[in-house]
Amino acid sequence: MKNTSAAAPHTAAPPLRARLQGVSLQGTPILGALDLNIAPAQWTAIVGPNGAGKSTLLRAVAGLLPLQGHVELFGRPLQQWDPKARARTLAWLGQNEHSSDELKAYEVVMLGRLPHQAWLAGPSAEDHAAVAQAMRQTQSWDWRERPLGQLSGGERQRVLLARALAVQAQLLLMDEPLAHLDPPHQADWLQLVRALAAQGVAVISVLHELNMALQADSLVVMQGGQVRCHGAPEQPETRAALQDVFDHRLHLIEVQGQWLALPFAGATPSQPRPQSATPGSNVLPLKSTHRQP
Ligand SMILES: Nc1ncnc2c1ncn2[C@@H]1O[C@H](COP(=O)(O)OP(=O)(O)OP(=O)(O)O)[C@@H](O)[C@H]1O
Repeated sequence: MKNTSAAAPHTAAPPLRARLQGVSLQGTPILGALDLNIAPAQWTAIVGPNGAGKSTLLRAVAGLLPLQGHVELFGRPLQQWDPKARARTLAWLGQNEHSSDELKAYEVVMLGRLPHQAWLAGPSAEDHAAVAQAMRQTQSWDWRERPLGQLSGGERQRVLLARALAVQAQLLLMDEPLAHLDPPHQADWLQLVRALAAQGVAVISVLHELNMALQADSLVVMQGGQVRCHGAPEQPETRAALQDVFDHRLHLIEVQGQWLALPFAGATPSQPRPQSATPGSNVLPLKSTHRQP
């Protein structure tokens, strides 16, 4: 897949660097102080229990929330970016987006091209080509003439994903992108994200599907508005943090080099937990005969 973004920043600076002192919503502190550095050409998954602050973190670094601290996009402070250049560089897929219901799917995806268009100029041939490519990548081309509001949850999500892809940005932020997607389309999403990373795009996604998240290049493990750990799934300390934030109610199993998370009903938060969150606790060795996909 070709990424022809005219907005591709020519800089060696990291796609995203955040130094937050905190984020409050309606006067309630939600995120504490945290640092986040996102490497280029990587897929980062943000995981953690409900209410950990994952969506708030994603919205804060996207510039969608007031924050105390500093966020840099490709080495330049977020607030110093020209809004259109920023919109070409950072693409966003939010959680449960419910706007544009009356627009046709094609028109919704074309919204992703607005940052590329001159004022009142209308879409160019390149914009139409980018929309067609994004809709084919998400297999949403067939319902391009249908209003967004008449699509099923999964169909709608694929149109919204196409809109984010059509931006052809170098940084792609997605909040629960797998919501409503069936397993084959989850697999397609995984393939797409890997292809984007291989092309140099930095992808950050909030995910509840731990088995998918464990396939990311790195995990940001959150709890209570803090980043508990940021590391590769292969690192024992990352998996130990995962166990810890989920109250040790996971089995982490390695199958042919891939880590899987299985919830188990054995312990509850009120029961004694394993002695420590040391690497290896609740980690089951398993020799599997499963074939890799
Ligand atoms: N507008 C708001 N005003 C006050 N508190 C809020 C607001 N939005 C979110 N919160 C609170 O902030 C905390 C973090 O919310 P956030 O949506 O970031 O969590 P999350 O980790 O994404 O959760 P989930 O996994 O359930 O989607 C939650 O306790 C939530 O109730």
